[in-house]
Amino acid sequence: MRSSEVDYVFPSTPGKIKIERAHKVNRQFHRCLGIFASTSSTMFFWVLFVIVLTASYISFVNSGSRCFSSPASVYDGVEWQKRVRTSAQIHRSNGLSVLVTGAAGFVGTHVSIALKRRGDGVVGLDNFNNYYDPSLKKARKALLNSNGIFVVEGDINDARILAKLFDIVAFTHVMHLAAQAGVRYAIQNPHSYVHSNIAGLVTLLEASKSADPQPAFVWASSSSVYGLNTKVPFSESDRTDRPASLYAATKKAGEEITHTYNHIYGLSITGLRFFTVYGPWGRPDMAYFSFTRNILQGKPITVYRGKNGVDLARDFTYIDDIVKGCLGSLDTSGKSTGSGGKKRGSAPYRIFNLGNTSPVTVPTLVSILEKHLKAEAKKNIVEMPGNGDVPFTHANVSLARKEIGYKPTTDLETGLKKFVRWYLSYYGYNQDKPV
Ligand SMILES: O=C(O)[C@H]1O[C@H](OP(=O)(O)OP(=O)(O)OC[C@H]2O[C@@H](n3ccc(=O)[nH]c3=O)[C@H](O)[C@@H]2O)[C@H](O)[C@@H](O)[C@H]1O
Repeated sequence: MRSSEVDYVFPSTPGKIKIERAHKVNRQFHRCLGIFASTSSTMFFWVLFVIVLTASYISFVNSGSRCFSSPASVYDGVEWQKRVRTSAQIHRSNGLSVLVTGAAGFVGTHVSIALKRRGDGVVGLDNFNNYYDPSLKKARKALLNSNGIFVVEGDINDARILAKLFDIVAFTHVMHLAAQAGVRYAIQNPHSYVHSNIAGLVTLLEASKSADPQPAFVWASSSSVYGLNTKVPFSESDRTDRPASLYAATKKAGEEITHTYNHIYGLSITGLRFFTVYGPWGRPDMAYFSFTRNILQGKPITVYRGKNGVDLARDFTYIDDIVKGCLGSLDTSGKSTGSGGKKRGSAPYRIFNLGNTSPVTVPTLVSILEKHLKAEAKKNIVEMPGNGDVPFTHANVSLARKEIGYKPTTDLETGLKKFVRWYLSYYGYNQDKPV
């Protein structure tokens, strides 16, 4: 992989790659040193030595500062700390103070605003990577700012920024929504899943377990962990050891990793298995979003079909229902029991399905969109490629209903109508913004 490709793939990669590059510069320098030592005068050599050493140092320093999304000095500024503290302030009795990772993402934006509106303190963290159009993330950030939420631009792999945030604010909860999403993209860029969903998760758990007081930790797992499971509807106690994609495997790994932090350090953990979440301010890489764009532009859409001509189906879940599930989880999470890296007693470890409980086929999704958009789709129906997709999902949410009062209320028809209204108001009929 060329270094420019590395930069593209990992917008705020840990320093190893860049530091190696600096070492390479130093190695080349030493090679030159040998040649010059044998052929030049001592004076010329030392002048050259100082010039090259300075250049090498500047190159190293620059490469080091690019390792993180922002230089540390930004985080240390008095003004910056004030913004973090103000954003984290609680404005209701028994309110929460929540660090929301992936705050400029789809679910992160909605959850952050819902928390803020009921008087909780919220600080967002997002690396604004370019998996999909960053201008949509910037627009969400503007929306968050107008709701009094400060979003720190930083990566969950950056232990320094996490330590700084926990230093400034005694967060009661972490709502961890930052992730490399998308089931099929894992074929193209497998390492981005390991980077965000495993390495990033561990870095955030390390910061959380070291924080005093320890926050309760609620995070986004995925319906994809059910993989090749054929028993329906999917219940939390069903098999999850046959993932169909690397995305699913990293989410399943996350469930195991969080369990160890619960077991060793007493972190209160709640994992939420989201079922194909959709709605306003959604993700452009998802089918309902890209289908809308293509239908409006008169471009064809590809509709996958399962074996023997069976339609694929998803338990599409509207964002407002997911937000209620997230808030219900935060409110009932129970306390972490550790401090200073030591556990003082057992803490809750929970996993819940957050789905809609009524799967809809992909062709039905398309017809609902056609109706709301008043336009016909040019459908290109192809057999589902073997790229990590599963034929159907269907959630049993009895456990979430019992434990956190979760009760989905929005059907796909109603939810897509709201999505289309937002889409047209955001992009316009002429779609003059990038998607
Ligand atoms: O529940 C989850 O845990 C996941 O939900 C979502 O994954 P999926 O359920 O796969 O959603 P999405 O891509 O919208 O495809 C929907 C349907 O359209 C079909 N599909 C898709 C694209 C296409 O071009 N054609 C097509 O038929 C496709 O075959 C599928 O049947 C999130 O993206 C993921 O991040 C994760 O959160």
